[in-house]
Amino acid sequence: MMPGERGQLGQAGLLIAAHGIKKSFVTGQAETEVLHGVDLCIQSGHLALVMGPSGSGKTTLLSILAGLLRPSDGYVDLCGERMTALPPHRIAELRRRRVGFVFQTYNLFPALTALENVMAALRMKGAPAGDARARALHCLERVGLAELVARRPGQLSGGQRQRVAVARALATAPSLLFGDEITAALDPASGHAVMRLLREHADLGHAVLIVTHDARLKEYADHVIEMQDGYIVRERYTHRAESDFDPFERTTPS
Ligand SMILES: Nc1ncnc2c1ncn2[C@@H]1O[C@H](COP(=O)(O)OP(=O)(O)OP(=O)(O)O)[C@@H](O)[C@H]1O
Repeated sequence: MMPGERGQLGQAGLLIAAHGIKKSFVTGQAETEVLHGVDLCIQSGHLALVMGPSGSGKTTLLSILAGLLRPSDGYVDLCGERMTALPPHRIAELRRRRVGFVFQTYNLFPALTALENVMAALRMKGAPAGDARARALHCLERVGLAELVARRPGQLSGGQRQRVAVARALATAPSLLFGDEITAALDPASGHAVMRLLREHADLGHAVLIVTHDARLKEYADHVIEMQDGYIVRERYTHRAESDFDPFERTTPS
C-alpha cells in the first residue's frame, strides 16, 4: 500500500536519527572535512528546513541523510534501519521504498511527458499501469499542471518542471521527502501551493526535509536547523501560525 501509507517509525517517532556525522572530500592531495560531527533527529509528521550560508554543508548533510553519500564517520538510522551499516544495494532498496527527492536539477526523463515521468516513479514501485496513470494525473492536477501533462520537460518552464518533480516525489507517498531549494524556481503562488502540499504530506505522518535559503518557508516548518561551517549552530522547533497568514502572497507585488 503506497499512497497514504504512514511513515514507518523508528524509535520514539523518529524517521531520521543521525549521530556524529563527519564528511571529508579529497581533492588532489588535500583532504577537507566539511561536516564535523553533526547530530540530528527528524520526527514523523515534521516539515524541517536546513538553512545557512553557502558552503556550510547543507546539501552534503542532506545527501548523507538520504543515503546518496556515505559519511566518513557517524551513523544514520532511517525509518528505524541503520542505513550506514547496509551495503550499497540495500541502501538503494531502502531509498526506493522510503525516500522521495526533489532536486534543483529536477532529474526528469527528457524523452517522457510529464505524465509519463510521474507514472515511471509509480511503476518502479510496482503500481499497475492503470492505477499509476490515475494517481499520476491526480498528483499533476494538485500541483496545477492538469493542462500540461502531455508536455515533455523541454517544453515546460523551469517552475513547471519543478512542479512535475514535486508531483513525482509526492506520488509514491515516501516516508521521507528530501528537497534542495524546492521553491527556488517558483513564483509566489506556485511556491505557496507546493509548500501547502508538502505540509499536508508531513501531516500524514511522513517527514519532509528541505534545504533552502528562503526564509518565507519557515511559516510551514516545525523544525528549523541552521548550519554554519559544517556544524549545526542552532535548532528551533517552531509553533506554526494557526491563522491563514500567507507568507508568499504577502510578498507578491500589488
Ligand atoms: N564532491 C565534493 N568534492 C569536494 N568538495 C565538495 C564536494 N561537495 C561539496 N564540497 C564542498 O563542501 C562544502 C559544503 O558544500 P555543500 O554543497 O554541502 O554546501 P551548501 O551549504 O549546500 O552550499 P549552497 O548553499 O551554496 O548550496 C563546500 O565547501 C563545497 O565546496
